[in-house]
Amino acid sequence: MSALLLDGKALAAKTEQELSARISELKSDGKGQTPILATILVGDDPASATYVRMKGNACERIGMESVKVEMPTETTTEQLLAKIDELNNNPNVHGILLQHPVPEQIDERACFDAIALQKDVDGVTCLGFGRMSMGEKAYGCATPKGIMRILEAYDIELAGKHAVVVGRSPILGKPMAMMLLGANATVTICHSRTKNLADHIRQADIVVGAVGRPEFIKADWIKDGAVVIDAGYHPGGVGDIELAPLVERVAAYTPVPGGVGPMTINTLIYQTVDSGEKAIAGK
Ligand SMILES: Nc1nc(=O)c2c([nH]1)NC[C@@H]1CN(c3ccc(C(=O)N[C@@H](CCC(=O)O)C(=O)O)cc3)C=[N+]21
Repeated sequence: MSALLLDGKALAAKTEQELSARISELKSDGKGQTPILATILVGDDPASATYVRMKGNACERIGMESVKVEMPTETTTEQLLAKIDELNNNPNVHGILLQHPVPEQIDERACFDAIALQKDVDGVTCLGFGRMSMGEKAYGCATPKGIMRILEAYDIELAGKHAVVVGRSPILGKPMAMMLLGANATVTICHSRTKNLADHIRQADIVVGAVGRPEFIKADWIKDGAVVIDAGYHPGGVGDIELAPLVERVAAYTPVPGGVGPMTINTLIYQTVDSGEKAIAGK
């Protein structure tokens, strides 16, 4: 039996139609005002520039405005904090995305945490993470929240299932683990210091690859019938998981590309529309 393909690209496209309609409605009864996403790109890493452009394009497709802030590689923490402060205080901006990674001299955590909670549509602040972990309202971190949305759309059962998250980064593995816990999964978090990684992964009903190394997780570590989520994105269209041998024997999987990536961007714009509706229409 062949596995269910968790089609993030199709789900994102379908959701964009709903978001377009919500934007039109806001435009008609919000005095023409539309939500605005501010994206901040520091430095000239070409891959980061591409991702930020894709985020701006997604805004455009749904009729939402975005403002692109570009800052030079030698930007200081103070300069970036001042820019974030300016965007926090701009009532026309409803969401702020600070593209990760920033150049090494910048205190990225301080800058993430400077983003106002109500504009943290990418879900990167400690406050947002803490609230989400405690089951309080907060925008979810875009990639793990995108994964939760795809699991939900395909009715993948999580309660009581053993989820193994491989990776513990601040904007992927760690919030992913808390979201799965919030959905009543039993969660194991593995990382670079984990011993017997393969043995942990063999226990998983749901595996999330979030290590950032191409095909690091081998197909034969994954049991038959598992749900496989690959949050990796590497040149050549490969993820963190060796997917090809799995498609015949797992229950479901996200393809690379076309799985988690499009849902990450979709979640960012979805949460920006939510934030815009709150600010403009008082919803
Ligand atoms: N503050 C912050 N938030 C992020 O969410 C964030 C970030 N920084 N830094 C970098 C990572 C990476 N990321 C991706 C988004 C979309 C695709 C995506 O749509 N990929 C396409 C393929 C794109 C291609 O063709 O290269 C796909 O998987 O189908 C990939 C990666 C967001 N990130």
